[in-house]
Amino acid sequence: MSLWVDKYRPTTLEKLSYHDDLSAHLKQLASLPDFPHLLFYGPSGAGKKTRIVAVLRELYGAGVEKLKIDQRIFVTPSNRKLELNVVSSNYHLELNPSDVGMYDRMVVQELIKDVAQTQQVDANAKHRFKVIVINEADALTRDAQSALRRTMEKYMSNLRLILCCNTTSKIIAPIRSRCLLVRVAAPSIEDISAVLRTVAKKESFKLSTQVAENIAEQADRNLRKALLMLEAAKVQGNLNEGDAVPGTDWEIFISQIAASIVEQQTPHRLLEVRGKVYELLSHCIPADMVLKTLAFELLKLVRPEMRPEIVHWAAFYEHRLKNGSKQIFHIEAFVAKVMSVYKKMLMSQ
Ligand SMILES: Nc1ncnc2c1ncn2[C@@H]1O[C@H](COP(=O)(O)OP(=O)(O)OP(=O)(O)O)[C@@H](O)[C@H]1O
Repeated sequence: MSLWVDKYRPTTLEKLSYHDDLSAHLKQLASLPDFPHLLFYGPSGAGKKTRIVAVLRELYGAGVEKLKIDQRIFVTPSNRKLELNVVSSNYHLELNPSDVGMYDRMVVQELIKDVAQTQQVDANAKHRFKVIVINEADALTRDAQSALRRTMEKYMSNLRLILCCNTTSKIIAPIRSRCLLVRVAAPSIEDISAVLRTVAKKESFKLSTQVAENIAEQADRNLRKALLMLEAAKVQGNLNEGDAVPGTDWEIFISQIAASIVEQQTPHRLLEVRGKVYELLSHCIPADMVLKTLAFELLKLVRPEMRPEIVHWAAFYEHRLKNGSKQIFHIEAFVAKVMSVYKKMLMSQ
């Protein structure tokens, strides 16, 4: 089961709703032989990532959707080993600088050099160049940005960059001036309402314009948030006219997770919970927020005598979370702990 934000994410430029002029412009760009470097910017949930994927699809066809994840190892000058998961297709590669932190310059340089020096594997590829997508480009250090800038010229014949960020203010001027800037503004209330109503139709339930617009407003014109809110509200069964739309999206998901933990403590349920937590994390809800909210939601459900223990374990795993790399493990460990504590309490009654 995937969340609606994934299930209904448009994959081609034609299928994108709203900002039609921009979609047409991108389509035209993709057909040019001299496709430029692009810098996408705009607020969270405006649909930047979705548009970038649609552009890749326009450039190379459905093959870009065949993703693989490789583990790459980099050795820092101080001999520290860095492990990094790199998502790529035959045609492009994706990079999240936040995965590598202070070593971003080295990683950026090595990855780009690698990509630039390998030939396109697919001899029938529509373009000779490969694309490197850099998410959260504004999180790159200036050092990494300078390295990036140098490669932009050096490898232009077989490499294009697509950068994605919220604002361009943290991107150094020489990069900005070498990219075509693509602004993806937040969709309007009407745009979001239309997307929500289309999703409702596909899921075969009625959604009035009024309720759809309410959700769009409460989501601050963030489409991801709006879709998550819609799905949560649907699960809770309160999408009727006049119902107050629940305040937040993921908080409701987490309260459902908490309820399912208290309902059943089995390995199977743990696996289900893990899947849900993973989905939250992959939608950029910070792990510590997930853990904290989950702990609060659990506190509401359990008996008073169990509360101190939950707080203790939440703090324990929050600490682990800060020091560890695989966030999901620590949240899962917390859930497993709560399940065992809960079960023990039930049995001792
Ligand atoms: N043009 C569109 N038409 C319909 N749905 C869309 C469109 N663009 C985005 N969406 C939906 O909105 C969700 C959020 O979009 P996306 O992840 O592209 O936003 P973003 O701007 O990259 O956000 P962030 O900066 O927070 O990563 C997607 O999962 C998708 O379901």
